[in-house]
Amino acid sequence: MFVKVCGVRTPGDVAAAVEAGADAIGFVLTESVRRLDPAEARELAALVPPHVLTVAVTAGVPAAEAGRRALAAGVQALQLHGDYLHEDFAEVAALPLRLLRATALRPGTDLATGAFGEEFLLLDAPVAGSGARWDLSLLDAARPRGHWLLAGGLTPANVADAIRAARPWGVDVSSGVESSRGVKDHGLIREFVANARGAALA
Ligand SMILES: O=C(O)c1ccccc1N[C@@H]1O[C@H](COP(=O)(O)O)[C@@H](O)[C@H]1O
Repeated sequence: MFVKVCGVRTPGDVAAAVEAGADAIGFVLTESVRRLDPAEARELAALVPPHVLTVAVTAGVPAAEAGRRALAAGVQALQLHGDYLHEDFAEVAALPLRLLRATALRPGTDLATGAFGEEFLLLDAPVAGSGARWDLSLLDAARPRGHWLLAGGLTPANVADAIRAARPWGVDVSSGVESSRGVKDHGLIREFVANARGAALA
């Protein structure tokens, strides 16, 4: 089970996520209470060991600009939230960045990982980073394939059930490991990663 901890903002957050065993750490470079500028993200990304994927997260930003922010932050991957066309992904495909396509599950959403040239698909709530849950039974009719991550309202308390219900390849969390909006709780990060891994082994 691949586990991504998103919205990390301090060196202590980075250390907590790495020590908890997260596989990926996300830096939000877009409008959000968790927003960092690329230079701030770069300083934090430099603290992350190479085996942990560093991800720049943007929403509703033109793909080329999102790519510029990610490169300025010195991260390994770019997570794009928004209504992008295949051409938009083609614009960033040549950059030295691994790509995550983030989308809510709507009628007509292409659920094949890689359909836009991305390496990972992320299925999220309609408002990303809001802590809102969404109806996982929607996945009964249309199941994603490949390397896909589940996000949206996950917490240490519900992640195991969510994994059993949706059977994702990975999970991603932000609000659910915070003590208040935008402030990470290191104990909750540890609990989340442990519970996600425990569910995967069950
Ligand atoms: O975390 C944010 O602030 C954010 C802002 C804009 C786009 C994506 C964002 N984060 C992503 O949202 C989900 C986590 O949501 P939740 O808070 O756990 O419900 C995850 O994909 C983050 O990468």
